[in-house]
Amino acid sequence: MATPSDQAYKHIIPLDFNSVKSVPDSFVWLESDVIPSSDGLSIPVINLMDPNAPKLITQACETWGIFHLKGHGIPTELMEDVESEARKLFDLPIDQKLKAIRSPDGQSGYGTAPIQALFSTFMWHEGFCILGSAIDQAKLLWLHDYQGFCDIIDDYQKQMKALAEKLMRILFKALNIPVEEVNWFDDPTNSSGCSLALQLNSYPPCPDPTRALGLAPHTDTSLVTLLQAKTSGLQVFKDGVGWSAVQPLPDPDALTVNLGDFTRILSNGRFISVLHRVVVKPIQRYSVAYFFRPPMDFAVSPLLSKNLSPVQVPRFRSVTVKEYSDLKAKHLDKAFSLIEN
Ligand SMILES: O=C(O)CCC(=O)C(=O)O
Ligand SMILES: [Fe+2]
Repeated sequence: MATPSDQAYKHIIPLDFNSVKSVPDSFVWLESDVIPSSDGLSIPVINLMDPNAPKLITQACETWGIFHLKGHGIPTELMEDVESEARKLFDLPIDQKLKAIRSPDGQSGYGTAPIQALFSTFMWHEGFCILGSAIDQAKLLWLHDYQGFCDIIDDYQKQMKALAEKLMRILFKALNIPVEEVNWFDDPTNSSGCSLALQLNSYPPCPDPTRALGLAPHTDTSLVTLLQAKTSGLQVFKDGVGWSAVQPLPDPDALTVNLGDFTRILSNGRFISVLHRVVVKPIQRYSVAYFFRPPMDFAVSPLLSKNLSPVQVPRFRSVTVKEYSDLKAKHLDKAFSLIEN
């Protein structure tokens, strides 16, 4: 078994950001990797209580692949609690965080971003990934005092799952896919095995933000990602515009919703899986990303194949969630070209 001193952990153990006064060479990116090409874009702001929300969400998914969401019913207090738990976790001394380091072949625990393995330059980021229950990892971090963390994470995951299903129902309807073909919806115990993940992200204060990058460009390996972040840093790429900053809304309950690759495949390319990256600041930034994905053995294909009309040509071949996730872990943005017809 690998131990944290092995070479295998080189891309997994984050820097002890408290210990550096300047950006180390191995963390230096090009200015074009960081600076946006245009001023902040105004992505759509949608209130889920609005009777027009389904139409607005469908349009936003066709033109942007990302939008701000209000009126979703997740209690503001729960959102604040999750952020404060994230802060508590990342504030721990590095030696304590390393007790829950994720293993080179695993996903859950403390470490660099999963996409770090595909880049030789390091990102100014530390993360903590939770798959299902947080208890095993939390016990490693806080020997006794872990229950509060786990309860908040559990509650948040449950509410995020229900919200993600609500949004996906709207998109399935827009695509004319009968929801009965999606038998892993409405399963409170998740016995059908949706591969859900909660990723806590920390971008420590950076002494030279124009040379460092928080998260390299990527699309999410999800159907939909629900993101909460109070401060700016997220940038999205839009054809014809380039990279633009997404400004968070001032509302304490606002979430940012972005579509992932599985929705692009399902919609036969009609909905956008938005390319995004994160830049850093002289101040600390946190974000919490909830990734909603089908079960690993679920076959994703354009309109689940049987709903394609005779004139519709499938742009992608059918792939299981597991097969696509493996392709993505190896090839990142080139994964699409490997499943394109
Ligand atoms: O921190 C953010 O704003 C985005 C995080 C993100 O893209 C991710 O976790 O996949
Ligand atoms: Fe992302």
